[in-house]
Amino acid sequence: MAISTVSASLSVHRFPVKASASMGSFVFHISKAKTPLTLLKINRRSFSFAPVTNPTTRTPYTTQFQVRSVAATAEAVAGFDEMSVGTQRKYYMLGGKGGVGKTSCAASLAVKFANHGHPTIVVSTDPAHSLSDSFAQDLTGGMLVPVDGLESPLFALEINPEKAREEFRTASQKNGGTGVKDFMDSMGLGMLVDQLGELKLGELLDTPPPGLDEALAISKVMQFVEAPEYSMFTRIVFDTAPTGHTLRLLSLPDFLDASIGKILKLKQKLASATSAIKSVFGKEEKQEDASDKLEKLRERMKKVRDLFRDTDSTEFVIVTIPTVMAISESSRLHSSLKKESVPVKRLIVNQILPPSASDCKFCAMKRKDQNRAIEMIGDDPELSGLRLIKAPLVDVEIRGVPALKFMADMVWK
Ligand SMILES: Nc1ncnc2c1ncn2[C@@H]1O[C@H](COP(=O)(O)OP(=O)(O)OP(=O)(O)O)[C@@H](O)[C@H]1O
Repeated sequence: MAISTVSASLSVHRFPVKASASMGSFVFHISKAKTPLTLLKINRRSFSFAPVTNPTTRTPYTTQFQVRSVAATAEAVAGFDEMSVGTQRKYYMLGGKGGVGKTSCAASLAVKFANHGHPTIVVSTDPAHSLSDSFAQDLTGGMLVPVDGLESPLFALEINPEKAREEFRTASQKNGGTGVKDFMDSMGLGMLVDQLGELKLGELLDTPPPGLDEALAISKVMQFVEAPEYSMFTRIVFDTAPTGHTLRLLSLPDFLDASIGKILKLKQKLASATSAIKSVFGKEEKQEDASDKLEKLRERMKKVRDLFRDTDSTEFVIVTIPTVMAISESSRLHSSLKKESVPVKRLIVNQILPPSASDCKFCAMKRKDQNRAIEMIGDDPELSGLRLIKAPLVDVEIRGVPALKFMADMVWK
């Protein structure tokens, strides 16, 4: 797909400068040329520029220039058509190491889906939200907010995982949690209290395990989008929290299963003890049992994990950058996702330095370093089978809908 190095001449005079021009998927770096050059037309085999006229003499500049290719800014391998086909609802989760560009990739994918006629929701469950920054619009508040600047419907939602956890904690305390311990304690059932203590039931409800925040946030989104009034949305894009959270989130149902298994065994003992006490003191105890609360929680977590595993409707896209550390982490992430049966097909390598005709020493070193990291992907058994999407480092901040559209056209082809 990449055009190899080509040369051409054009009427230009004096002032050798460096310039670059872009159109479609290609960025051309022009050396020994005048600027500005207007790129008129380009396809795989040909290109043309409008010569720039000398403003004083009104004659075209003349000189030779060279157009060096540039490998497509992103090779046309993302398979966006496949991602976009059909009106059955699909979920895309974008995840990876912190700071690699998950939000920018998620936001640009959502923009592209919307522009291709899919009513879309883009959701952030990362506690350090950056969707608002990415769209340059206030999207906070935990509600669906329409994104300005698009013709088709695109809504954004920033869920605050800490708030979700707080809601859960309050509910669990009301409905049992440490309340169960207090209740049993007050009834003099020390033995059972000790057993409960050993199970760390109270702690589990008071200090939820890592990953729970995000899982609760995703579960909240699922409840949201399953409501009939949101059935029109055919694409849901998640900007997820960095790797560690995602992995812990996926292991939560097993963790809860283990806790709940033990707790259920105690539940019967608790129930008979409670009814014995009720019959003595005539006291009504209508509190929802903590184990019921945990059961419900486990159900919700299971639903989230099932969604992650559903090959028909879900895909997890790994985002990385061309550094050995980031690629190694992506490899481990893919390995863990595979173990959890999460479907992964695509790997985005973001922030690749675009080729340049005249590298400074720093850029040349950096490019060499990046190439070494990119080569690792081909040799990595976890990553080599994925569709590789290369996205260039651009020289402006990707912020606002026009910039996201630009990024979408480079990445999602
Ligand atoms: N291809 C790119 N070219 C230039 N800048 C980029 C590119 N991709 C991302 N950025 C910039 O890098 C910064 C981090 O990007 P982004 O917020 O998308 O990463 P993230 O992985 O979501 O971060 P976090 O883990 O902190 O949520 C932003 O300032 C963004 O504009």
